[in-house]
Amino acid sequence: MSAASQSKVLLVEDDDAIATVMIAALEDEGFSIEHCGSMAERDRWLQQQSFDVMLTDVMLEDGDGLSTLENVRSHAPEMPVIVLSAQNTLDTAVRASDNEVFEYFPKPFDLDEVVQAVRQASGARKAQPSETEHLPIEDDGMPLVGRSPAMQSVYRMITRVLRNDLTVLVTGESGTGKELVAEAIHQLGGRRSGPFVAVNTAAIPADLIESELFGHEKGAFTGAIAQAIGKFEQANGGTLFLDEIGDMPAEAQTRLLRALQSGRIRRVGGRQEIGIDVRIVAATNKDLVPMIAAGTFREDLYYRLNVVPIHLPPLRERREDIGVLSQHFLAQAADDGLPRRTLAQDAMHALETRNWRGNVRELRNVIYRLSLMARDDLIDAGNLQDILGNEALAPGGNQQDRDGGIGQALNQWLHEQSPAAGTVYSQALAAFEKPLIEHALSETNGNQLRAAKLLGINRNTLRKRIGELGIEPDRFSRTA
Ligand SMILES: Nc1ncnc2c1ncn2[C@@H]1O[C@H](COP(=O)(O)OP(=O)(O)OP(=O)(O)O)[C@@H](O)[C@H]1O
Repeated sequence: MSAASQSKVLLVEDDDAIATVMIAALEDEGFSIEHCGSMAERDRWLQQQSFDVMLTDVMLEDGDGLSTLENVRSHAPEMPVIVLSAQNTLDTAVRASDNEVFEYFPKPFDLDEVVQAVRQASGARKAQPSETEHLPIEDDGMPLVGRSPAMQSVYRMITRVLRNDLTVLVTGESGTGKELVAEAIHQLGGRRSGPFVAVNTAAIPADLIESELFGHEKGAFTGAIAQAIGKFEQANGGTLFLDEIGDMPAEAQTRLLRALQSGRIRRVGGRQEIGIDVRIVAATNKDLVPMIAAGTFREDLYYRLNVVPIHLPPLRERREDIGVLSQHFLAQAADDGLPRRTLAQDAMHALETRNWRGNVRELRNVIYRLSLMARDDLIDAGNLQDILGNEALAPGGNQQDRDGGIGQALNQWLHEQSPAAGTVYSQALAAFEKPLIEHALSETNGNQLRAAKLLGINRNTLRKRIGELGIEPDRFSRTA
């Protein structure tokens, strides 16, 4: 008899195909399942019986299942709730987090992961609501747009840090939305009534950076004609967003590390230590790991900052978001007083296949330019070319760029091998496979199930290769 055999699960799902698959998978694990498709039936079940776990879809036959979780709580305050949702927006992820659900899975989900969550939930007591705080969700839309799987992972990570003050490191190319993520964490989290202070460490001259961050006393250096409060003190009670952290000079890195370790700062030229209460969100478009190896970024600072990593992939790797982002920016441009435009299908197709080196920022600029300059309200591919030039319709070449990069690295590696070795083929595969698996583990915080999913391989295969290649998966579980 399996450990799960005593556990009863209520499945609230109006899609019969999904329900059938879920029931089969959970019954295989020894759970006993009751299934219904509406909130009314759900509430009836909960009145009659107690369940160990409830799995629920959001959009049900008779309405929005998330908005009525109060009813569920009144019947079964301790029962963990797992949400499955096809509404893959930041709003749904945040509402799920607001309702303190045990786990939230955007559809399509990995059945194994859901079953694993049910197993964990059935063994876990529901966490006591820390503060009975209810985060207000603004109705006029979330700041971040996009429903690609990559953005859903971002939303899930955001919701995980809303109820704590863990330090977050946001990585991604320029223009991918790192600052917007920092703002979302601030606005949706418990510090929203405090200040949000952003500082771009790359834009400040090296000799002024400490004074900018920590402030200075009058006369601390030439030009310090009055006392000044630094960004840390300005952000007290709120969030400090440290942008372009990879460009911070060495001396400032050391001072920043000290401040983060002690929770105290000292103004330049000052004697007194001042306690600070800030949540740090740092961001960089640089790969900090090689910088650590090169000695240009402090390793201890990296681990201080990289408590919760959130990675924003470039727009060319989530092209499915381009449509919804374009619509979002067309509406935003109209709100900003520009004419309201529509994109014809051929224009949209051209945008979807374009090489967006400047990422979402570039897309936003292009949409604003189109809104301003188009002659007609409907913009087609021809108008697009007239306004943006030939480059507008040049499809993205990044896959090729990347392939070229891998090819070059491989060539260099092959030249370095001894021709007599006779094992070049297996060595080359291992040389390629190890960093690939390590990358997947690092992206998923050491979660082998997710890493296998990311790589598109079976998790047993992954586990086997981890052993064979001598990878230490624990090295990648950095989230506190
Ligand atoms: N997912 C998104 N939904 C809506 N707007 C977005 C999204 N991502 C980025 N943007 C918009 O794109 C622009 C660039 O975003 P942001 O400044 O956050 O990027 P960044 O990664 O911090 O860039 P940099 O590294 O250059 O500082 C902003 O106007 C932002 O509002």
